Amino acid sequence: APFLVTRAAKRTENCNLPPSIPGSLPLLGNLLQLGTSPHKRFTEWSKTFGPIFTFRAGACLWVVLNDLDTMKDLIITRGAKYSSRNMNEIIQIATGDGRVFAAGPNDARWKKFRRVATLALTKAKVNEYQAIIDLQSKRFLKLLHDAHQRSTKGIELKEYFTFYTLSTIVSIAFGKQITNIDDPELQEQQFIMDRFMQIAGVGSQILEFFPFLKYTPFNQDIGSAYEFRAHVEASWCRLVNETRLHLVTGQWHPSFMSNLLQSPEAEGLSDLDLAYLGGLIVGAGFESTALSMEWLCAVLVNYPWVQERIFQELDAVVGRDRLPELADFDKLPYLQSTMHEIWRFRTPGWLAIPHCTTEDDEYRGYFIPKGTTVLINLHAIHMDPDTYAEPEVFMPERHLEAVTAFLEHGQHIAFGDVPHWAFGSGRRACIGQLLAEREVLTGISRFLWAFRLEHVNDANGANTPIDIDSTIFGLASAPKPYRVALVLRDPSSLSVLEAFCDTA
Ligand code: HEM
Repeated sequence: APFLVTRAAKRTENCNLPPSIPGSLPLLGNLLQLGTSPHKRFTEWSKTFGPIFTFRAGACLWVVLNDLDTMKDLIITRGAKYSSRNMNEIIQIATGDGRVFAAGPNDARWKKFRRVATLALTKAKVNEYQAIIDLQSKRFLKLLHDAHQRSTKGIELKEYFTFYTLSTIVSIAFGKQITNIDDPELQEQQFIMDRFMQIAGVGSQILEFFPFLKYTPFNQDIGSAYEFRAHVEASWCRLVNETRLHLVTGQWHPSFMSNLLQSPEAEGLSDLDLAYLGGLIVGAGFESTALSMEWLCAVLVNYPWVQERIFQELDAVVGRDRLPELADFDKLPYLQSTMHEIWRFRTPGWLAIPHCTTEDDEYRGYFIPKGTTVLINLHAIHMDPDTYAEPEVFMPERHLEAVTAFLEHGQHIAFGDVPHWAFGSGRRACIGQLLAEREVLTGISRFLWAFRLEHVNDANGANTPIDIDSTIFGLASAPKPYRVALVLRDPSSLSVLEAFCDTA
């Protein structure tokens, strides 16, 4: 892949590419200009160079899309040319040469894997998995309730959200029961994700940008990538076998894997294929969902009036005698608007996953060669004042009308009604959106039924502000670690909460 990209960059020397970012250095290209928040830098550049521009990262040529029109034209309308991936060699090895299909080229295998996985994540299937989400959200709430009783200096919510989303997704992917925050399976799957980040992170990018380094000691990571792959395959194949065993013994509940093992669509897939499909669901499904809730709570502390409106809606629809459940969600348009607003306001993947072109193309008079990496800058799209008035303000109300119409009709009437693009668009759009929405709605509605989020007071009694402007980059973007005070909203409903948690 790096050579493909190099060739693409070379072939373009006399072509009319989209405007180039000036200041490109020999070998390095524009890399040093990226800074620590590339999405913000791209958005700034788009104000000068227009919604589509070219950026050079070492030997790689990137085209960056920065508004709704270019995204719609290229990623959706011309999706046939713009929907491949060109991952570097280390990522290719670590992801089983395309078996982790989110990282694979748009070949026959990607098509088949994506289709099979999508069929196991439809609304009807997510309804089957709701029992798992319900149970894990009770366990999550119980842990929070215990932490709330113990805490005097506020609580860091991160580990609770990680428990909730990771245990839910492992249970949904492979039907595995996880009752405890110290469960070794959680640690194992978390280890896999952390190790993947180390292997696929900056070091591997350097090799892509500077292919000549492949022939130097920089390339030692290839060995680690193979080691990682062997570990991952053993781990995920074990989970496939466990699901199969549960099916044989009759002790199973509906899961992504139990659906695949019984689906005629999945015929012809090997156990290794199935293992990678289940593993991808775990890997793609947990961190971004946990981060969405972490961001949401951080923001809600700073926006108490939004919390207040959510409380009013919850109390009117659900009351104080029971916790929210699936049948309530469609009657909670303000809570749903708040969820969509966090995905616009603090998008977990500001640059989505890079796409790659599979044919030469011409667009608005510009030449875009085959093999070009195309980045979709969701930051520029979500912070565009023409689409979102006062984009730097967190304002769930802005989605209320469209969300209410969606709840009525079951679909968005117009393209412009889609509240945000955090799940991407076109042929590579996220296949887990329905599941992620369900997990967030279940977790957050129950959390906010029980607790109010407040600032932690410091020794002098002053509020400790929460920084919602800084981002920590990983595979997805995270808020800086923060603590919040949890206050029981209504002590007289404590018995309802405790009875609910006791059934976990
Ligand atoms: C808040 C949670 C989530 C967010 C923000 C998110 C976002 C995204 C984005 C931006 C993409 C790339 C789109 C593109 O290439 O243009 C993607 C791809 C993908 N997501 Fe998600 N996702 C989330 C949760 C999930 C969950 C829960 C699952 C699985 C159950 C999942 C499975 C996938 C897969 C398999 C792909 C690759 C699709 C492909 O390459 O064909 N995601 N997601």
